[in-house]
Amino acid sequence: MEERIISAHLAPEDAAVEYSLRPRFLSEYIGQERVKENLRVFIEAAKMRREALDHVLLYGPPGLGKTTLSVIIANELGVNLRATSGPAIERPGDLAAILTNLEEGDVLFIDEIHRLPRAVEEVLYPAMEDFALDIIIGKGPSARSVRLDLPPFTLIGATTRAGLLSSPLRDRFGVVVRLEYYTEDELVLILLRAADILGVRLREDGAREIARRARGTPRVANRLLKRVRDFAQVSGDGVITGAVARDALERMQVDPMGLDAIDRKLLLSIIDTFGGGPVGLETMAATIGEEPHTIEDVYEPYLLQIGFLQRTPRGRVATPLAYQHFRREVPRT
Ligand SMILES: Nc1ncnc2c1ncn2[C@@H]1O[C@H](COP(=O)(O)OP(=O)(O)OP(=O)(O)O)[C@@H](O)[C@H]1O
Ligand SMILES: [Mg+2]
Repeated sequence: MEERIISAHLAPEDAAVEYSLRPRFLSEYIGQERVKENLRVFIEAAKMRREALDHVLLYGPPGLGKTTLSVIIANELGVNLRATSGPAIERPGDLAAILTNLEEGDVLFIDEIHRLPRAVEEVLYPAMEDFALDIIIGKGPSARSVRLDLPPFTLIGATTRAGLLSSPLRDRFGVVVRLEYYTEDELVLILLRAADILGVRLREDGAREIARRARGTPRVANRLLKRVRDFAQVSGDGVITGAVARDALERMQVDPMGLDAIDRKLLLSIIDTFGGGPVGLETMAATIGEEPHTIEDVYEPYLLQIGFLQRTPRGRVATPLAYQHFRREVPRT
């Protein structure tokens, strides 16, 4: 997959900066107001009862703040956070080792929880439900199962693909949180905060220009900010105004809706080559030289969200909004 400036996926070189920009407490976490309000109540109640918080499932597109929120929950609870991921836990024994090392009330964060192997998932069920671990001792007819008590803990699972979660697993989460794309105003606040931390001189109109093209995603906003800062430093006095931001974003070929060259190619091929669709996923993938699942996971969600693309049973369709964006005449039928 080509590296995209507007990609919502985390690039390795951005990891350190992302860490420094990550809000630590709910009060620093911008947007997602309903989510925050609910979590505040649940956290407060768990602390009052001196119990572990119910298990929490966080889902939503990449870069919206799932990992950030898990760190915040642990901080607000005042407990340790142990972080791992679905693909990293290969065998049931790996999970057992992690679980038996938890302290009472701790948060266990499992990223990409939809990628847990099935055998591991089955160990997780009694652990989540009864705080117990069932271990098989011995082999054959003399084998017996021994139940080991675990300290009460909170599992936080994160996934971009809630649909891929098995229902027994999903049902064991007491709190299910869906993160939404951020509004332009929220992204402006996120950018101004990031600029403050990074020591970037960002004016409000500059922030708005970047926010508009950040695809509703804080990770994209922060990445654009860093690139725009480079332009501002090299060809200006380092201050990011609206004009500076607009110029830099145009040079990076990020258009006013946050679409990049690949988005444009994808939409324009539907419009110009396939008469607006419907086009099958496979055909679309072949046309722009990408894997079908990459289109589904990476390119489509935002185009669906802004209403430029529609999924129909017969394939993908470009909407009138997309036609207008590219100044093409909308077909009559
Ligand atoms: N509500 C927010 N307020 C301020 N900054 C935020 C917020 N949400 C996310 N960010 C910023 O965006 C970055 C990406 O967020 P995070 O890593 O939590 O996303 P994610 O949903 O876990 O993504 P992925 O699905 O790729 O794991 C964070 O480092 C942080 O700087
Ligand atoms: Mg994450």
